[in-house]
Amino acid sequence: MSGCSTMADKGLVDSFGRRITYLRLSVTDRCDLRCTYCMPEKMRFLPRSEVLSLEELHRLALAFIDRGITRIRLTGGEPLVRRDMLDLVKAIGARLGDGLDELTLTTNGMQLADKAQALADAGVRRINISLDTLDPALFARLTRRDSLPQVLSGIAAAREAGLKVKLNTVALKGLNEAQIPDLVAWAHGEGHEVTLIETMPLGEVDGDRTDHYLPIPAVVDQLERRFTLAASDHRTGGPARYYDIAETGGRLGLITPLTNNFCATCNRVRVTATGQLFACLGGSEQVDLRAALRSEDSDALLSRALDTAMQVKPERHHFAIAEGSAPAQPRHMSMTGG
Ligand SMILES: Nc1nc2c(ncn2[C@@H]2O[C@H](COP(=O)(O)OP(=O)(O)OP(=O)(O)O)[C@@H](O)[C@H]2O)c(=O)[nH]1
Ligand SMILES: C[S@@+](CC[C@H](N)C(=O)[O-])C[C@H]1O[C@@H](n2cnc3c(N)ncnc32)[C@H](O)[C@@H]1O
Ligand code: SF4
Ligand code: SF4
Repeated sequence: MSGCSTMADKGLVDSFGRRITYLRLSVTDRCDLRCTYCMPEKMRFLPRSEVLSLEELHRLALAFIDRGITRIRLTGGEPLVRRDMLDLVKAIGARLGDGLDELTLTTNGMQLADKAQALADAGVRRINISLDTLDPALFARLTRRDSLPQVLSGIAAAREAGLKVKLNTVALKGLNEAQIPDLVAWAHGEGHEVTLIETMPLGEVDGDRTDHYLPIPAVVDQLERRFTLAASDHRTGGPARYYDIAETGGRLGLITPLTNNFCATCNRVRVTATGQLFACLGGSEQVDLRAALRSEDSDALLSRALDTAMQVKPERHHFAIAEGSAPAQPRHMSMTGG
């Protein structure tokens, strides 16, 4: 890597003055679930030949660390369906404490029972696991797979391995809506945080995603009928705002891209499993890192490509939820890992 640049000049700052220190790296677009709000049942996945190799993903991560990225979240698709995933975590994890402050994952938990301990051994300290319901029938309907027990075993294994667990729950009108207070109470009882997320209009799914859009302020009203919420100054470097719940002693995060925009404090970019950098989750501005990675002068070209990304990063997303409206982006969340 180009190790001669000084700390002062190598950091990534976009044209709105936002310092970019966080990378979401999607290691695959494939998944062992089919969440109805994320992808259609018959999802078309990328040919394997287009996906970056472990060595390429590792070199990409190092190039970002060299430009001041201090936190990396591995995601997908489902990151743990990638067979060489633990090797990748180990390879990137070797930079923890040496430019990298945090290496984390967002996962559906399906394969955590077997892999949680190895992740912890490689330096992962906390993990975000998606769970929308504790009802097996609704889980099967929402994910199109009857696998709730497997995910619950994965969550338990993560805790046993000493990982700090945060559950991600997409709030869905008429689906998990009525169950959210019980889910929060259960999670806090297990010692886990929960973050509630508004559905975002990315990629076509079977049916109209907007039918189940539920604004988070409506969920907060519902939660406040049972719990006492107090705003917290806790921050993770992610988009959530946090609240402490007096009755459970647990923490609740709210991710509100539609009802309370957080783009002004954006600190992140994302890269797909094919090496396309997307400057914004909601935008189409992209920079091809794979070409740079595969060129002869890859260190210099990668670094230049990251500067280009800073120039094209937009100020904000323009998501809107209107009944029957087309997705704001044709690209699915599973391409960029959310
Ligand atoms: N609009 C928007 N949504 C985001 C962004 N980053 C994450 N999300 C969404 O937030 C939800 C939770 O994301 P996670 O993968 O758990 O990441 P995180 O919340 O940043 O993680 P923490 O490090 O725990 O704060 C997902 O649905 C993501 O799509 C972002 O930059 N913009
Ligand atoms: C795309 S998934 C990738 C990682 C992993 N497969 C998982 O589900 O945790 C990352 C996060 O995006 C969320 N997500 C997927 N589609 C979404 C959408 N349309 N709107 C809001 N969140 C979404 C999921 O619930 C999950 O928490
Ligand atoms: S949200 Fe995650 S687990 Fe669900 S289909 Fe999308 S990538 Fe898979
Ligand atoms: S929507 Fe785009 S600008 Fe807004 S926080 Fe997410 S990545 Fe950043």
